[in-house]
Amino acid sequence: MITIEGFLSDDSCARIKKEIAKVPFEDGLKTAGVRMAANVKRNLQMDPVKGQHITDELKTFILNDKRLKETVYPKDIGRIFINRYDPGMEYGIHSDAPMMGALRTDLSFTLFLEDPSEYDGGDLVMHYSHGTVTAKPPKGAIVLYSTGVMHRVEKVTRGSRLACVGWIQSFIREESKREILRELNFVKANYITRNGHDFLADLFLKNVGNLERLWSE
Ligand SMILES: O=C(O)CCC(=O)C(=O)O
Ligand SMILES: [Fe+2]
Repeated sequence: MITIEGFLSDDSCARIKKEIAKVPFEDGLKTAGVRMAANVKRNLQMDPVKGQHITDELKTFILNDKRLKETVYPKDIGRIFINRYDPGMEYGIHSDAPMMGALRTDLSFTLFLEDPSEYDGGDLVMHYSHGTVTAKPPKGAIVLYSTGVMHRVEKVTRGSRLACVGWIQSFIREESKREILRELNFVKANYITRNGHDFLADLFLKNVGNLERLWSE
């Protein structure tokens, strides 16, 4: 799981929430498909047609963000929704669809739009083979995880949990390769901050670039 706090600024969150407030919500079951999710999905989703300008703006922002480019290499977004859990709503354990239209889903994300002090429950819980990992970050944070991982959203007991969720096809299909590139990019950025863009930095860049060429699809 990757968390990027401050992915959206407080001002952007506030502006987007104002826009969302003008759009009606409908039963989330409408998009649950044929998987297990249909039995366990109890939430609301923004009307995708009336709110398309909002999800289009978020999609463009997410696909062009430099921090995401160097961590998960997004190629395209298969689907993007705004969802809301009011008291009593939850999303039981499930896995997400592997394909959305012509796109493969490599990563799922939740972009949290509500501050955790405004609601109780609503934790996003990922069930890895080594145990569970829970996320309830500040508003503006984005949490990304491999789409193959089983996950759930705990029942909200106070307030409303508002978020943008979506699915990314990455240029790099495998998480093990994305992790290598992510950490090499981290080392590169720190090296250049300390030493400037010298010959070693450029040799490093060349090799990261060659790995990207070998692995991207
Ligand atoms: O609301 C969330 O954070 C996750 C929603 C989810 O798992 C889904 O829509 O498939
Ligand atoms: Fe899901």
